[in-house]
Amino acid sequence: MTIVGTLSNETRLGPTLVCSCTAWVYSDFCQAPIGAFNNTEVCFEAAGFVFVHISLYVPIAEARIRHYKWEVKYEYKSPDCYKKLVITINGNLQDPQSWPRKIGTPWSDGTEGVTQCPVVPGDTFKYEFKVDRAGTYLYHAHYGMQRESGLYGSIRVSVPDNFTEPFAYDYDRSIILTDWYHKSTYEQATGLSSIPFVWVGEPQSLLIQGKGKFNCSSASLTANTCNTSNPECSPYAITVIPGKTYRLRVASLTALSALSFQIEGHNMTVVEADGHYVEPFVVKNLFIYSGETYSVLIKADQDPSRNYWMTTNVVGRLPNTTQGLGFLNYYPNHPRRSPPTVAPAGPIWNDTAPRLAQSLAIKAHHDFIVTPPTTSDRVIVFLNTQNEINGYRHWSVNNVSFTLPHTPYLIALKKKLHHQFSQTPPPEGYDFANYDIYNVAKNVNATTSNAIYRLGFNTTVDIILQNANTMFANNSETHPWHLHGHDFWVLGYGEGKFDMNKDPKKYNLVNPIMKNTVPLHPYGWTALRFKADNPGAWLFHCHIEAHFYMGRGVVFEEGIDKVGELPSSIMGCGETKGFGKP
Ligand SMILES: O=C1O[C@H]([C@@H](O)CO)C(O)=C1O
Repeated sequence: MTIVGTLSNETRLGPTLVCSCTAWVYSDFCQAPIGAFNNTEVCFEAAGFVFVHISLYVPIAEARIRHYKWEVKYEYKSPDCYKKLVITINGNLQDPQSWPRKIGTPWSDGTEGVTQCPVVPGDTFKYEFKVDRAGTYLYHAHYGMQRESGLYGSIRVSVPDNFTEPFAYDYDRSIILTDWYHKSTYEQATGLSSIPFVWVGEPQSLLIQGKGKFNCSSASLTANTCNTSNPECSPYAITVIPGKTYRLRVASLTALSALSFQIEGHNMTVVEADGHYVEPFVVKNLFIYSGETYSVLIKADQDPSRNYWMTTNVVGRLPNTTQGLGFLNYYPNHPRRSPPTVAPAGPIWNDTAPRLAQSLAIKAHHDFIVTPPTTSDRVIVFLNTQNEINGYRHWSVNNVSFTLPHTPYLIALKKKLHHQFSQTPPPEGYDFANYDIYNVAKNVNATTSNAIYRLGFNTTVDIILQNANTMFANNSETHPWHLHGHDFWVLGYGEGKFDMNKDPKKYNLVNPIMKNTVPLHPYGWTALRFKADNPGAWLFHCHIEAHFYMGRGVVFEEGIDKVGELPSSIMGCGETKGFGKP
């Protein structure tokens, strides 16, 4: 953890600790007086949040062990000016930091019901894992829909000291983009699992690095509940020095929304995606889906006498949320000074073409190509549909909606408690010949199952994600799919129904990017390949909180016999009650 130097000349103003200098340089979680900026970052309390800059280093010769102690609890916060209960880490909403691949420690993946029992109130739990690749990652709660209460952050893993990255920049900054709901996750979850079904709806706000602005006058709210002058919800500002180049690590942990992110007057060069170097390409709008991370380079080469808007917009769904706003603050302008312009509007929400184009543009950097195996051992097709089961709304793959067992898979598999989940193998595909992906299914019924896909260890597996119409005419939604425990090669995207004979011939086997989260575009398909080389049980799911909650996910098992002794700390629920107790 790098907390270097101390604050000088500080004064405490309400919840905000500021230095009594006139000039400021803000880094991602920190602000520092300009004089101290070179090589000295000072972390301090900003608008009630203490953001600690966490840097992890890929170990070279010497193993470096970092310990982080987190106290996780509910607290009232007003990230978009509206006061609600959020989950904090050490008092902070949205701490900085995914666990990079948990090779050898699959029990540290944190997926409740898959790799461990839930961490119950009052309990402590220790996650231990080796950090094995540099890059930008995410971590978040994985129980029910708790993530969207604010329990998330990003991890920046630094490159080893002797390593040169394939691009240059002067400063490194990180932001997390989210959407924000005022209802509690429990109320939302209850609605989703009720008859009649109550949809969560569009978010109330979009947050940039934990800050947004809800229009408090839009509802009959008291100043105690919603107060736009609360410093907690003042726009997030990234301060830049004119002429310098910034690496901005942008991550999305939205509950629902696909986003477009833009910085007024500035192009962005995409150089990293989910921890892998990208063959650089330039965008005006960065489309980003929940669970993804990107690094973009920005040059502070515009008129330095003013600040510029940073904006986020909902795409892929009819927006009903005002855009998220932040500032690109050119030093020495004041970081709270509004840009003189009207914040630029985002792209048209229902134009899928530029989003598909961005997906197709992301290729591995030419010096960092990891060539995929040219063939695979198994192809699994996942038809993504919205369904009804006994009157309840669900999301399914191949008409099976996923449910979690009471005994986490990792423990049930390792201890051969096979009666704990269905042993009927789940379907490997759907009725390709007869299913019409463009219309509401003739039969919207599905079944639930907790069966899993068992993969041969070290085999190569292809996954074809196939999108379809929802239960409503002329509607197909965007789904970000996230795989735990692996990076996959993204072999291709396409429109319409995947053709098993023709489409594999178009796969990119030359320079495909490796990722861990990938969008499935409306009425389209996405093809992935991965090596089942990480012993354990791994979730693969839609990263939309409500959709995974409603059954949009699967579990893969591979090499369970190679998993080491399970720590007793992951046990205590289902049939593991009493396991591990002395
Ligand atoms: O799960 C969902 O339900 C709604 C809609 O289909 C029904 O209200 C929606 O947009 C989802 O993503």
